[in-house]
Amino acid sequence: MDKIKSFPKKQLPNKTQRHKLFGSVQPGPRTKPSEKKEMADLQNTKKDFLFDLDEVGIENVKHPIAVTSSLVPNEQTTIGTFKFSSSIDKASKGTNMSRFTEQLQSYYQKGFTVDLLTLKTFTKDLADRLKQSDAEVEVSFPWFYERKGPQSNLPGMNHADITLNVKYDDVKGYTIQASLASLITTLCPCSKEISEYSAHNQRGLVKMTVSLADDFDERLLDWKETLLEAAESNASSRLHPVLKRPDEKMVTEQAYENPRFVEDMVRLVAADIYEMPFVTKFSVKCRNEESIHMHDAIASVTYDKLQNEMNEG
Ligand SMILES: Nc1nc2c(ncn2[C@@H]2O[C@H](COP(=O)(O)OP(=O)(O)OP(=O)(O)O)[C@@H](O)[C@H]2O)c(=O)[nH]1
Repeated sequence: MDKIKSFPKKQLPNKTQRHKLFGSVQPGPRTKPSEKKEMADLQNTKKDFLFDLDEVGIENVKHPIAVTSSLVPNEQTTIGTFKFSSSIDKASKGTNMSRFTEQLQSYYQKGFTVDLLTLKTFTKDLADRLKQSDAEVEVSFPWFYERKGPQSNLPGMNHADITLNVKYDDVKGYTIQASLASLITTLCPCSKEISEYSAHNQRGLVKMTVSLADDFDERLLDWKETLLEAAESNASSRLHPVLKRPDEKMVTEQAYENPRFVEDMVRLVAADIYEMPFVTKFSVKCRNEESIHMHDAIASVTYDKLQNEMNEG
């Protein structure tokens, strides 16, 4: 403590002098207006700018968000990474980018809970604010849920990665896509079959992306818990933050009793999602971080229920 008190020992130039030393200069003459109403508004120039743009906006916007959940904790604050955009036609030079974050701040001040209904309102409001006929909002965040050891019942926190994508269009209405990526254990069926004892296993990442039906109401069913269950209940075993020895024995034996190839994983999860009435289209991907290779094993499936029914019927 005394040593710290004896600092600083060197007499440094003051901060203004230091900035000058490192190249800061006095402001030059100011010739352009500083009042907003007198400033040039290049973004709003109207001319033929050759091409309509599919999307223009901002991405990688980090912001605190509130999320509700059917699993404990039922309410949480997490960090959302947003992308906001809209299309613009060739008659407009640019969009008004400040309006994206302006709207985010105004929702935040009113208590922004990231659920599907609020995101739908947000996206339509954004289109109106931008004076465009469409808008798109995408937000990704880690969603936390409590998980207990299967035998000890000791709790801890797991998480899955979520992405929600909402598109609004004056003519087409809303399109909503939800993704959940979760880690699971898979034990190799081939290894189990051919070996005298043991079987190699791996940590797999299952990513499910679903298009939600127009009338889906997440107040009646938490899609996050439902998709998480689709991934975990079809895996060799689940991941847990706290495992005592009796828990470890259980998950080890459970994995041995439920061997899965990467192909098995995506097909079994696809079957569960196929049976979810609120999903119209989906994709399932699985990537297994192999423990006997330096590379990963992958598989994926995409399915459009309406399209397939039309082709089959
Ligand atoms: N359109 C466009 N804007 C950019 C680009 N790069 C930066 N900007 C942003 O333009 C912002 C100005 O935002 P605007 O929303 O057009 O500002 P404004 O016209 O004063 O806002 P309004 O009063 O809502 O019309 C700056 O803060 C920059 O972030 C770009 O490549 N294209």
